[in-house]
Amino acid sequence: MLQRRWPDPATVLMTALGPGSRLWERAQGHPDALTVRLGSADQLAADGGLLVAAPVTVDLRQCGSLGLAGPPARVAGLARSVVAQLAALHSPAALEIVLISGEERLAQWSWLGWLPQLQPMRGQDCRLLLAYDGEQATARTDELTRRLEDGPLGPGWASASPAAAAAAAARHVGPRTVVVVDGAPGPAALHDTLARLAVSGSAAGIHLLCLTEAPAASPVSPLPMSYEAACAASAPFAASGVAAVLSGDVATGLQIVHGNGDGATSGIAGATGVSGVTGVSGITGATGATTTVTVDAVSAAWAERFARALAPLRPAASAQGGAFGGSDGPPTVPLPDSARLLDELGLARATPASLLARWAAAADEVPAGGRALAVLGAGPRGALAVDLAADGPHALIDGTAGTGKTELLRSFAASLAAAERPDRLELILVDGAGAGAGEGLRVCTDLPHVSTHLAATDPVRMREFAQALSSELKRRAELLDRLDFTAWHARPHHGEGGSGGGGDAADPGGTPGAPGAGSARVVAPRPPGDIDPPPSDTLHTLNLRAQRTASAAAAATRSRPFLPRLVVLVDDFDALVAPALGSPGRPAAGSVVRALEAIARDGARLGVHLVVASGRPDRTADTVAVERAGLRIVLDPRPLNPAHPGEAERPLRSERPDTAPAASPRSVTSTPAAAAAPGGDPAPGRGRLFRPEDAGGTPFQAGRVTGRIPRTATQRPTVVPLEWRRMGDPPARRPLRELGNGPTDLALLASALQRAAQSADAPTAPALI
Ligand SMILES: Nc1ncnc2c1ncn2[C@@H]1O[C@H](COP(=O)(O)OP(=O)(O)OP(=O)(O)O)[C@@H](O)[C@H]1O
Repeated sequence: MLQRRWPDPATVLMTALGPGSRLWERAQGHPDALTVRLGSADQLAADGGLLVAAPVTVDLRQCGSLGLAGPPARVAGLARSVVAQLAALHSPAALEIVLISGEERLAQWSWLGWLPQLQPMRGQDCRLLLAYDGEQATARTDELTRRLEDGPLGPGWASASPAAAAAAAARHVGPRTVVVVDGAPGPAALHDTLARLAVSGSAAGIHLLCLTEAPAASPVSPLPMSYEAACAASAPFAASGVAAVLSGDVATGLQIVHGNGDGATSGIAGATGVSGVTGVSGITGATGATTTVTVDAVSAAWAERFARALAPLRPAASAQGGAFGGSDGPPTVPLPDSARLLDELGLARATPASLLARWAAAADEVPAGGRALAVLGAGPRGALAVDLAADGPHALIDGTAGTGKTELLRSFAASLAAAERPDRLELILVDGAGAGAGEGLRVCTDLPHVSTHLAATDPVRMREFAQALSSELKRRAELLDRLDFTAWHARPHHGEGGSGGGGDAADPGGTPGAPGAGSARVVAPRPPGDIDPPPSDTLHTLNLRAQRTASAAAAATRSRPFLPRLVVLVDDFDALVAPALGSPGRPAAGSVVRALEAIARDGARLGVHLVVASGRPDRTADTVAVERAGLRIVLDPRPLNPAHPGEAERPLRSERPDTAPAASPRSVTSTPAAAAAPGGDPAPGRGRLFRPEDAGGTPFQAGRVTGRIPRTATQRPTVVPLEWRRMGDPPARRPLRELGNGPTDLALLASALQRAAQSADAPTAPALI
């Protein structure tokens, strides 16, 4: 019975080779999860009888971390047996295994690389969870400590008492991590961190298996002496909750010691046997001080055979539910240093046909009133998208100078446009600080969804804009009456004109779904644009207006088939809230802010959404726009994937490396390390998305849309030799080189969108002013 519950090495191997029915039997919450068999000993049963060679086990959940000490070759045999049990009985969805060792032990641990539990499932930046040098060891420990910082003990986890750690560990739910530490390379500070992990790691489901060299306990070197020698050799071993010291002339016995988590040998006096040791289970009766456990050990060849048998196996998708990050779907992958929006949108070749197909599919599946779906960029599980209609209604982008706010707003606008027809979704763009040094949001005005662009430099125009925006809200409120936007669109007999839009026969004055003749903004189809650089500010604004007025007469004969959702995207919102002295738009900034705040207050019901970017969160924190933002994005230049050696060139390097970003006062992710950017240049566009019930946020790399089409040469496959010792490095990434003189992705997309809009007869809403 006990043999079956805690299988011996032969059964473990058969389970892997089969694969047998016991494979990965211990799911999260299994009573024997993380309980490992170290060997066997004769024991007294509860009824007083003798159990011959019954398993001796240790529950890692109780003891936190386990130390193994003895002559290296013997410890290796025991460690192989322990790790193999864990890998055979726990699926990769329930357990990940990490190795931190040194290059001299490469051959000894090479079998481990075959185990599926070594695959990075939480977005770690490596091919396998291995560390054979100082840099890899630092990367692995950083990944683990970050998890503790985000865990129940918070950033002060390292100084938490063992009792606090144990209490937090008892409450831990979710997958676990076992870190094998065997002669870790690197500086003393790393060993210190590992020792702290040995004490407190279990609070975040992290358990260490610390191996170290020591003389086998024997009359020549009594147990206390061997244990002291092991503690002196390894700080993580000394900090382990339970230690097993090999004993006997040929080190085939085992004695178990209860450490107290700080290196002291509290349990040593009574530890010549195994009885009464906290965290050690499977011993049902006192076995006396002289009992010796016969150790389980397997050879390197055994381990290689075992691991290769498991190598091709993966947990079924259904078994992964809830593991590693809480939701179903593909496992997490490391974030790239840069992302191309068109790739994330699945529109690498943005053609009118692909956009028409997308719009048609959206019309079939979306709820009444449509969506406002925007892909932000690359997330840990593929493209990261938000729906303002479902998740918003409004969004806020915080980030210091140069973190990529303007680019993210452009990508937001472009991906909103790719998801819906221009007659179902209208975009209004506001550059709160004028166009500034760059082009600001003006580069997006070729998207057929954009009805109006305001650069906040001309007070007269700004006031007109504020007034027109307020009138638009009023018009919508009157039109919808007491219904909200979705309910209004869902009404029966609503003259929406079907999913195809266009040609609706609703009477503009009489049908409830259509705007009253007096209040209707006319709809003007836009001619397709070209992909040349946009003309100068004034000229372009005039063009936009001319296009719309010229066709207004023709459009006036047509009723408005569909009240579109309206998204107002505002860059440099802080410059509107607190305009600089002497800035030309200063006299009218207040009126624009008030109009935007009205959207923040009432927009949700009217199908109007606000997306604001603020470079000075301290200035905008008290605004209604910020208070009502359900979606918050914090752009933070901290490189989550530090540059790795040999990386010749980082793609899409910031054009302004000298604008050293200061930690944002509201930045949720800002840490002392945030501004320092150790290990590489800050990566613009790196950020976190916070949804209302998501305190931790989802990291992402914003998709760039004003880059140019990549050279085909950079998209060819890269072939690199793989060696075990380099598997812990970040995967080699080929720097993306763009075609120097081609059109930008935004221009390509805008041109395709214009052609798609024309063939779908999906007119743009008329300009506000
Ligand atoms: N997702 C991205 N990928 C690659 N490069 C980016 C990305 N986003 C921005 N950049 C680059 O970083 C630089 C700064 O971007 P951007 O102007 O959008 O930042 P910002 O936060 O709006 O700055 P500011 O507040 O000074 O206007 C630009 O050179 C831009 O090309």
